[in-house]
Amino acid sequence: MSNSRQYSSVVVDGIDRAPARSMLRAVGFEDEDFEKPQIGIAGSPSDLTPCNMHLGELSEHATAGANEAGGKAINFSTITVSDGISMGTPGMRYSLVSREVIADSIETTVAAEGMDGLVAIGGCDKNMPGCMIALARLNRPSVFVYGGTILPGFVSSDTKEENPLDIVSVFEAVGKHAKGELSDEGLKEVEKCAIPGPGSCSGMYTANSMASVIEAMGMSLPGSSAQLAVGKDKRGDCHNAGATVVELCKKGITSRDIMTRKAFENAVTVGMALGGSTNIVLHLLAIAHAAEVNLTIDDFEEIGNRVPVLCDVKPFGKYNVSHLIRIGGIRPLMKMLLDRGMIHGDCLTVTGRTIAEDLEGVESYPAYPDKQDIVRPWDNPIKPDTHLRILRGNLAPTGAVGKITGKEGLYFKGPAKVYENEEDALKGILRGDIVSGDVVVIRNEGPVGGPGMREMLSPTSAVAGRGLIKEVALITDGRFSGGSHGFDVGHITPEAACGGPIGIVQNGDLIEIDAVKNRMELLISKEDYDARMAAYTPPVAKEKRGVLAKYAKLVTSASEGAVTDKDLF
Ligand SMILES: CC(C)(O)[C@@H](O)C(=O)O
Ligand SMILES: [Mg+2]
Repeated sequence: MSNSRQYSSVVVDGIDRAPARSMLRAVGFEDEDFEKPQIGIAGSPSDLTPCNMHLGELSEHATAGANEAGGKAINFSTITVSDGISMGTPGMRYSLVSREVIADSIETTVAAEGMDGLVAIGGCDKNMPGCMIALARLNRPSVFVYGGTILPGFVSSDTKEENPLDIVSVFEAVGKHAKGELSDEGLKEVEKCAIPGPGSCSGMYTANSMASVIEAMGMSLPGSSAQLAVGKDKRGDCHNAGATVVELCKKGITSRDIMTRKAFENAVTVGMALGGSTNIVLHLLAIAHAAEVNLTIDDFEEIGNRVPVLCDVKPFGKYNVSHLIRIGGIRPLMKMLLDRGMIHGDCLTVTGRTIAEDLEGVESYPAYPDKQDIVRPWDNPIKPDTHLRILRGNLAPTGAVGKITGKEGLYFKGPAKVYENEEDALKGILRGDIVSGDVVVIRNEGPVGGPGMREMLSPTSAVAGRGLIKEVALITDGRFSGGSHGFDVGHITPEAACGGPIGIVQNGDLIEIDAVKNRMELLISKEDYDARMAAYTPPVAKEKRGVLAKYAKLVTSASEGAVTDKDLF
């Protein structure tokens, strides 16, 4: 019989713990509450972004669920920042840093106060991996809840439902405006209509991708990833999550019982089949590190060889996650993958059952409605193998991550146009400096160099908005938003700030990217390459104090998930 109060008993049991009980009585504990497992409800409610503006209410539902099931819920908050707002500014350097702050703050609160179990609720895209890193480190009974996806927006002059807007529409509208295809008024209308209310960005961008891989990993309740932010399904999900953690405490099932190597393989598989964000590579590596599971970029390559892209979702495809929800979410897709032997059915989930048991009763494809064309049948994929390419070569000796769906081809060769940072690149693209055939190189944007590995959504959207998406490649030691699409390669390692060869590229050098052979090469002679590498001095650290400096000092390579606690002692 497990001790459902393994941690809180140390804090509240016994004569000498009277001071702790006294403090807790002041926040609402009654006598009987000291006999119950304490369930932390980690939310990140915030007025600063639609992704998190409703999370306070969701915490209340999780609280009620935990209390009604016999636990004692304790609410607390962590932070969030918004990529959609910071994107393209110096503030975006804090985005990936916030993943660590969220993980550290949840770990700190739960461990300090001796909570027995945990519901973690996340909205904006770093919330998801931040929460999951904390759950993995803490290894206590826990459930993750996704805050849910936003509804699409529509401009008032366009009543056709096929043209739903979201944050990426606004980024791309900036590019169209620069090209002269959209007036000031047109841009303003898109700006005003794109984001209609609460919820995370609506395409298969990073938030929805991460929510899906977490469900596939078994760490959220079935269906949690494909729900709208508003409505009874999400409220029910929160309530059930609270109750589920109490059950997990009673059963003694902890996060690492669920977050096994096989569970990570399931997560990678589902993320790829959905056409998910490049950030799933970075975040899953980091979560696996926290769970002490051995997962490397080579695993992504190996799994990706057999996993097709099956979902026609934004940014590269037609549909939003709100459309996917209408046809049943990701569960029929998971059932199809299970029936094909692509995911492990014997992995435990937070329900206390296996994935296969959780999917019982879900019909495999074509369980989705007949007329839908969001999820493709197995034998008619969008791409027969993954769009998340792990590339290596003399430009990325320790790996890079490409997002190459095939829509813009699988091979690119062209002259480099080099920019020392994102702002310069954006200005160059908007000015019209980039022409068909160019490889845009944006460097000094890695985890150490940025610091913070910004997402290049403004440059990739400017390329798209200028109509160059099929004609230009963009490579960087930074990363991409889930909203980026095109012939894009990020996470180039080693990064320029750590002496990586992206630092020696010069304007006009020919670059070759082969997304079939998974190679990326700087086509200069071996002598030139060696001489330039010998002469290359990485730029000095930009930050000397504060969180960015601490981050730059500790962070590992993107190929290792950009974690801050590897091999410290
Ligand atoms: C702003 C976005 C689209 O949410 C982006 O940050 C992402 O990574 O998906
Ligand atoms: Mg993002």
